[in-house]
Parts: sequence; C-alpha cells; structure tokens
Amino acid sequence: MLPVSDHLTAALSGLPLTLSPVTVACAVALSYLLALAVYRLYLHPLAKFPGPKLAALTSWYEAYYEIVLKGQYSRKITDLHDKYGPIIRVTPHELHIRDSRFFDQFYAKNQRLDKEGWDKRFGSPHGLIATVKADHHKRRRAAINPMFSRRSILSFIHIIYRHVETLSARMQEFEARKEPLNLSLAFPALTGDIIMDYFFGFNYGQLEHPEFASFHDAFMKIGATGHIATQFPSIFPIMNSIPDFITEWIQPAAKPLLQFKRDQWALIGRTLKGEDIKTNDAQRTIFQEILDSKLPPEDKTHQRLADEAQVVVGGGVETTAFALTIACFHIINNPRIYERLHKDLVAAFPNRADLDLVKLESLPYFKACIQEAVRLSYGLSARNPRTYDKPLQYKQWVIPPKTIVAMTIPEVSHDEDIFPDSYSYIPERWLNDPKTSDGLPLEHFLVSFGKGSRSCLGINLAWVELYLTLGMMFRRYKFELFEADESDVRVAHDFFIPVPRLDSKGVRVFVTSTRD
Ligand code: HEM
Repeated sequence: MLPVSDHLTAALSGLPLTLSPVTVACAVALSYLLALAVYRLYLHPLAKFPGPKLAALTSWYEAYYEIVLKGQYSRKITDLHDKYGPIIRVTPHELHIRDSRFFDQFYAKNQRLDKEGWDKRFGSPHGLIATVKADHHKRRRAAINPMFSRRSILSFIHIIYRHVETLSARMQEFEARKEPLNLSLAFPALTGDIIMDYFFGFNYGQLEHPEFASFHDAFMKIGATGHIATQFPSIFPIMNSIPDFITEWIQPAAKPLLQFKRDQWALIGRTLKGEDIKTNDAQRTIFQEILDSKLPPEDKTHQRLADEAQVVVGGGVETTAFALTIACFHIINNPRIYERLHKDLVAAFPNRADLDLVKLESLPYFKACIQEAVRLSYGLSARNPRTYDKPLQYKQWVIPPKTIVAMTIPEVSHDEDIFPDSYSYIPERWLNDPKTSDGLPLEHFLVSFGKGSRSCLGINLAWVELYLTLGMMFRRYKFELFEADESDVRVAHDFFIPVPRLDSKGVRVFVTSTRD
C-alpha cells in the first residue's frame, strides 16, 4: 500500500493512481467533517445566533465542561451570557436563554412543549420527567396527579409525622453519644423512606440505619453519569446488559440503587401477578394509582412501571433533602436567624413535643426561611430543555421550530436585580408581600419547582416535608456546626441536581435538646 505522499507523487507524474480503501475512507471522512463544519457554522438554522464558534461546531465543547471538568457547563454558560447576551447557542442544536422575566412565559405560557434529551440521561426513558412528547407526558401525569394533591398528601401525613419523629429520636441518640450527626446523609434517608412509603407502601428503614445508608451516593453518581449518557446514549443499555455484580465492583456507590432497582423490579412483578405488597397503613399508594388508572396497556408494562418508580422516587429524595440541608446550614450558621425562628416556634408550640402542620404554615418568618432555602437549593441545576413545533419569538429573535431551547433555574435564583446579594441567605427578603422593582410579586421568581405543565409534581409533598422536619428540629433542638462551612452547601458541580464540592464530608452538627 502506497503512503498518501506517494499517491500524490504518482498523480503529479501522470502514473496511474490506485487509492487504498483507508485513504479513500480518510478522504471521505475529512470531507464530511469539513462539510459539517461549514454547515453548522454558516448554513445551520441556528448559525445567526451568538455564542462561541466551538460550541456551534461540536458537542465536544459541552462534553469537555461536563465530563472532563465534572458538571461545569452551566457555570460556563453563565460566563458566555455575560459576553454574548441573553440568548446564545450552546451546542450545535441548542439555544440557551438567560432572562428571568422570560422563564414563566417560556415554560408556562407555551403549551405542548416537548422535552428532548432527558430521556437519555437516567436510564429510565419512560418515566414521567424524562418523557419526550407532550401528549404522552400529559396522560402519564394525569394518572398520578391526584396522588400529589394537598388532600392526598394530608391523607398520608400520619406516616410523614412518624418518620419525622424517628429523625427526632435519632437526634437524641446522637446527643446522648455526643457525636456529630451528618445532616447531608440523614435527610436523603428521611425523604427516601417517605417516598418509598408513598410510592410502594413500605420503606427500607434508611432513617434507622446507623449511618443513614440511603440512595444518596447512587443518585449523585447517576447524575454525573447523565453527562456521559448525553454524549453516548448507549451507555445505559450497555450498563443494563452487564451483570450487577460487575457494575457494583466498578462503582460500589451504585450498590443501593441497583439493589433498589432489583427489588422494585421483583415487587412490580409480584404486584402484576395480583399480590398486595403494601405493608404500611397508607390509604393508597402511587403504584396502585397507576395500576388502576385509565393509562393504556403500553404505559403499564413492567419496564414502564419500573422507569416511573425510579424517577418518582429519584425526584422525591435529593431535591427536598438538599433544600433541608441548605435551610439547616444557614439557620444554624446565623444565630440571629435561629433565635428569631426558635422564638416563633416556642410561641406556637409551648409544649416542645407538639407539631402541627397548619400552625407551622401560619408562621411568616418560618415560611420565609423555607422559601429562601428553596431558592438557594434550585431543585435542579441542569439546563431544562424544551422544543416547540412552531417558531418561537424571543425579543428580536425568531427561534426555528423544533430547536432545543433551555433555561436554567440557578440563573433566576441569582438574578441580582431580583434577589440582591443573591448568594446570601436572607429570609427577610420574603416578608411583607415583597415586589420586584417593576411591581411583580417576588414569589413569581421562586422557580425552583419549575413552571408550567411539567413543573414539580411533588411540590405539595415537598412543602409538608420541609415544614414538619424543620419545625421539629428548630423547636426541639439547638445545633452547633462541626467542621462545616458554606462550601458544604454551595453548589460546585451540576450533576443534574446541584452538588457541593466533591470532597465535602457533609453538614455535620452537634445536637442539644432545648429546655424551653
Ligand atoms: C424542594 C423540593 C423539590 C424541588 C425544588 C423540586 C424541583 C423540581 C423541578 C425543578 C422539576 C422539573 C420541572 C421541569 O422539568 O420543568 C421537578 C419535577 C418533578 N418532581 Fe420535584 N422537586 C422537589 C421535590 C419533589 C418531591 C418530594 C417529589 C415527590 C415525588 C418530586 C417529584 C417530581 C416529579 C415526579 C417530577 C416530574 C414532573 C413531570 O415531569 O411532570 N419532587 N421537580
């Protein structure tokens, strides 16, 4: 086989030219890449949008920030907005908008938006949050919507109270042993037990586990894997084809989640055969609700139900746990806030053993403390993509149909025009019905639960968990931080969910019972 230079020489000297298959393949690949580059940079429908050329050229730009630098593209995108303006092209096929006032209009006012991309991220493409088509999503959501009404949550509240009391008992145990309690581990165990009880009708007793073993690590790892899966969508099918013991050997943190997947697969199988797996005294479970719903048979297959279980349980664990951790860190770290809150709680509950949701909800300062924690916990740190089958107007820009357009919750939470000193925890900003400079209610910009038809389904459950857990904690106990600082709650990585620095040991606290 002649080297390329010899082919050239042969061609120039008029000798008959025989190209090897490898040379031809290289030439074709090179021409294709060149043509693709020209198309993406100059002819693509998004070519006129601002942004770095490299991002327009290739998804490897995104991959570098997400995979190599571990969840840093969202942060980079914020820098790019500073440079290029409110709308930018962040991958060859995706635009990103930073404009808090457009958030509601985009997600809530446009009906029938599809959501491209999340179906590849978690390995559960048929779960609600990952469903691509607006129509499929609508019927799947309608099937479980009633279970997430305030009324339904209240019919389950006795189980939430029980778990909150278990957490209180664990606090006393740590107090007696004079050992620090790791809130970053305790909260996912709490929220995990609650959502398991609600979805399946039993829990794994994670809150009673000595070290609060939970799905926490596994969800973190899944979040990080999501960045790889976005670039290489076959990763989850490949992982699913590998025996679990090998995956556990490669990634020990995945063990509880694989266990959960195996268990729920078996449980769903038993239920489909007519067995009742519920062991708690919940009136009804989400799982029963799906099975009894009018969903078509293809939405009640074993695999679809397994996907739904994973995303609903997943949605219910880390988000609320992180909001609880944020609230606790800041309240404990600011004695002034703790004292004011504790005083309100003592006035509302003279008997420290009492706890009542409605009374807790009537305390304005307490509500403000929770709102501020929700603002700073974001729910999701990921870009939240949508596509629309018609052109979309944004300012002077006409966005072509079916373009992936995303916005990001943390950018609204840190809009300094709306939330001055936005990285600081200031509950007072929520008091006395506050408005923005242009007269809109501040609450309008609390977007951590998302907006529109795909906004958080678990919002009512989340609020109840936040009120009862924090009410119990700050009425009954006083805390002292142990080797924890703001970097243990400040987001350092976007793994779909917000994640603090990777070497954080969590927010650890010493606990003392209050005497008043
Ligand atoms: C502070 C707590 C929570 C926050 C901040 C939060 C935030 C969010 C956000 C931002 C979304 C995505 C919205 C979108 O795509 O536009 C979402 C979706 C979802 N969340 Fe939550 N969440 C919380 C707690 C919960 C809880 C306790 C559950 C209970 C199961 C839950 C279940 C879900 C589900 C099922 C979805 C998908 C909804 C859909 O696609 O229709 N979340 N959540």
